[in-house]
This record gives sequence, C-alpha cells and structure tokens, in this order.
Amino acid sequence: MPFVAAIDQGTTSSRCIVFDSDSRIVAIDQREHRQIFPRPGWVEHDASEIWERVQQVVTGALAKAGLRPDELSAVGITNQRETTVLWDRATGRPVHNAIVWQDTRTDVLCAELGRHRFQAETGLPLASYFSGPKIRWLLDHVPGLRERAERGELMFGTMDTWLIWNLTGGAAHVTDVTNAGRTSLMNLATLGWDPKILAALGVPESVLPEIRSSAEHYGTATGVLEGVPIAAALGDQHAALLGQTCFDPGEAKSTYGTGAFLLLNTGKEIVRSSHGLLTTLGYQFGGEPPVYALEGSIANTGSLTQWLRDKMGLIATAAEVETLALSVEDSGGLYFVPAFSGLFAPHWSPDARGVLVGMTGYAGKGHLARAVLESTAWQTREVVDAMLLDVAGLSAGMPLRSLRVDGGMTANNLLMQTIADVLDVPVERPFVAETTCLGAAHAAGLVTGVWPDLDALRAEWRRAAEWTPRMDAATRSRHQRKWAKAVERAKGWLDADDLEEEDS
Ligand SMILES: Nc1ncnc2c1ncn2[C@@H]1O[C@H](COP(=O)(O)OP(=O)(O)O)[C@@H](O)[C@H]1O
Ligand SMILES: O=P(O)(O)OC[C@H](O)CO
Repeated sequence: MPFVAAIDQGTTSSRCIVFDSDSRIVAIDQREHRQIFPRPGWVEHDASEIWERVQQVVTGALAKAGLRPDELSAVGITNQRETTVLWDRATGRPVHNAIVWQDTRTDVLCAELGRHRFQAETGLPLASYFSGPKIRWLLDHVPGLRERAERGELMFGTMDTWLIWNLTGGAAHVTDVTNAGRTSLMNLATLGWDPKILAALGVPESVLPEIRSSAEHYGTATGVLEGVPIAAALGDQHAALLGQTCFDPGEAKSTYGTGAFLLLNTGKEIVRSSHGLLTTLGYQFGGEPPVYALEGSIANTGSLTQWLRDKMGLIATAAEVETLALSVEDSGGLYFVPAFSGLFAPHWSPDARGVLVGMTGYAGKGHLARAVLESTAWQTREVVDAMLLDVAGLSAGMPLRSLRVDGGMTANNLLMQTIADVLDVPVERPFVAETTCLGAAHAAGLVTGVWPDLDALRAEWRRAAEWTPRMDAATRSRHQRKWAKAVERAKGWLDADDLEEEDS
C-alpha cells in the first residue's frame, strides 16, 4: 500500500503525519518551537530550531508508522504563511530570526508606502502581515544585509521554501503560488514577481525563489526523507481548503489554529473584495489554471488560549479553557477584542490594540475565559458578513449553508457551539480533523498517482461532528451590537509615536 507524508510547519508547532492511500492517519508526530517576543508587537521564530523540529517529527512519525523513507510515495509540505526567513546562500544559516506573520513592526512602513497602493496587483492591502515589508525591514535594519543581498549572497523564503531548500540539501530554491501570493510581491494575474512592486519596496529579485504550482515535483529529499519526491507545497490555509475538499466555487472552510482563516473557493475568477477580505490563490495543480479564493484572516484565536495559559496563568493546558468557561453560564457582560496584532479582516486596523470591556466587580476568570472564546465566534461572524456582501450576485453564489471547520481549536465543543449560534448555520467537523496535512498529502499523492482525481478525494470526506444553532435571533443581535461597540473601542488605540517606536 502506498503511503504519503505531510509536513505541517505551523506557527506554534511542526508536525508530520503519514497517511495511507485510504487517507487514514497511520502516524503523527508533533513538536513545539519557541515563540520569541523581543518587544511589544514583535514576534520571531528561530528558523534553525524549526528545521531541527521538522527533522525530529519526520523521524518520529516514520518510526511510529514503522516505515522507511523509501516506502513513501511522496511528501507534501504545508506551512504557516508570510513568516519571513533570510539566509546566507553559502552557509545555509539564517542571518536573523524569522519575522512571524503576526509581527507588527512594519506598520509605519506600510502606511508610508500606501495601504492600497498594490492592492489591484496583489489582492492584498499593504500590511505588516505580509512578507514583502518584512524583507524590506530586515534589509534596512540589519547592518550589512542590503549589501549582501545586492551581491546575491542572500536567499529569502517563507517556511515552504526554507524547508524544501533544506530537504533538498540546497538544490531547490522554490515556492508555490499560494505562498508567493502572500508576500505582497506577486502579481495575482501573471503569477510572477511584480517588478514594479519589487522596485517600490526595495527588494532585489536575486533573493526571491522561483514561483511554481502547488503540486508538482520540486526535487528529491535527502537526509531524513532520503529519496522521497517532494511533490506539493501549499500555505496551510490553502492545504486545508483542499483537505476539506472545497474544490467547487462557493465552498468554504474555516481553520482555527493560532489565528483563524476562512477561505471561500471562487473558482477561476479573481474576485476583488470591497469589504475588507483578501483575494488569494486557492491552489494550482501543475500546469492547470489556478483556482482563486477570498479569505477572511483573523490574527488571534488559539493564541489567546496560549496567552491565558502562558502569560495569565489561568489554565494549565489548552483544553482547560473550555472547563473554565463552562464554570459560568455566560460572559457576565464581558467582551474581549483580541487586537494583539491590530485587527486583520475585515477591519485592517493596525492601530487597534486589545480591549476587555463591560467589566464589573461580578466578573471572574470564568467570564474572561468565556469572553475570550466568544471573541473567536464574533470575529468569524464579521468575516462571514463581509464575504456574503462580496459574493452577492456572483457565480460563486451563497457560500454558507454550513461551515466546515478544522484546526486545534475545534476540539473545543463550547467554542464550536458558540460559532454555530453566532453564525446561525450548522458547523461541521470532518472525521480527519488534520485537514491541513491531509490537503498537502492529497496534493502530493495526486502528483505521484496515489489518488486518481479530485472525485476520489471528495468521496473520502466524512462528517464526524455537527453543531446546530441554538441561539434566538434577538439574543444574537443584542450581542452583535455589543461586539461592534467593543471593536470600536479597540480601534485607534495606538498613536503615531507608538507606531514609530515599534518600527525603530
Ligand atoms: N481545546 C482548546 N480550546 C481552545 N484552544 C485550543 C484548544 N486546543 C488547542 N487550542 C489552541 O489551538 C492552537 C493549536 O492549533 P493548531 O491547529 O495546532 O495551530 P497552529 O497550526 O496555528 O500551530 C493553539 O493556539 C492552542 O492554544
Ligand atoms: O500556523 P497557523 O495554522 O496559525 O496559520 C498561520 C497562517 O498561515 C498565517 O497566515
């Protein structure tokens, strides 16, 4: 029986899953890496540590599966997107910590360049979230880097590129369209680096990888995966779209990990959002035309559970957030807007910061836990509302008769019920909740012939759990009004001098 491995290099951890040809999980191994917070608003990772963890989880998963690398048909890579690594071409060593997607240090730069300047080309507002401004920051602020880049000594990559380069022993410097589309440097229509944007941002083309499709042969692995074809690369949200088998226009999924990301397949059409969503690549298989998507990105969801655990000390494990929230009946009038990295979709307010409102002496830690979980549901609602407005009248049609969900937070029943209540549609979780890895494995397995076509994959999607709405309309609109008021209180918190301090 052929096996396929997927490596998911996420924001908080890396995992490797081995699937069999019936898409069943044979083995899984996972390891966390450090979150480095050098200043308020800054978030970094050590790319060498991540490469170590990836090798460990690959070795771990193969050992648990009792398989040798030569028994794998292929490996697919999926990854946290936008996080930016620069490394030395000769030594292969990173020249700085990776700047993580949540990091806000480039806000001032983006405002100076103009937030909507390249939106027509890239489908994205210019925001600190994306890789291009992060590259520019590194070249401007780390002594000697710009000169080294101009001399062709440096390489840039998001995590897909960094891993493929390391897995191939430095043979392949490539990325795929879904990852390249998140740099703010790629033109959505041509699928190539846009020279005008490179010039405006001051990014030399010599540092950039070659842009390829999401499913093709990029190279053969050495080391821990000796001899295995690397046959897929996708940003994690795009892989989850595949793993949830959202192959048709109008199909949507939402993934709840560190952040939450709702993607709607819009088919071959590039749909421009007028309501604060991103236009992004869904995926591209080999030489076929690309499939596009609309995305609602929410910066902080699961990260809040970690914050309650690691910074506030209110819980000892992630699962305990649900127990704590269930110790009370409701949030006691509390609303928590987690604008830790400003607010992403649909607001794109870099000057917002987190607020907790509605405090009285009655409020306790159970109420806080509940308000924190509810913030994920309300942020989802905002994104869904924006999406409905964007697609009204389009062939993609009405996106939401139900919402397919996945990611670490879907273990939380209270949260899933709250999302169903707040959206007023059923929420469905598939049998294989590891849809990100599944999507990457499927894309790789399509290339090497483990699965014949998309219909074979679609037939394998099975619902494991469903939550149906239970909240009455009046209660929902009362909470929605309060949530909207709370969001307004989070916006505009930072002043110009605060932003400049973060940038320097
Ligand atoms: N039961 C739970 N309730 C709420 N949050 C959870 C729960 N279990 C895990 N999480 C959160 O989900 C995230 C992990 O999900 P995962 O999909 O692995 O994320 P990522 O791919 O972003 O690293 C962490 O931020 C963790 O705090
Ligand atoms: O690692 P995740 O699952 O939090 O996903 C991160 C996103 O890709 C950021 O855009």
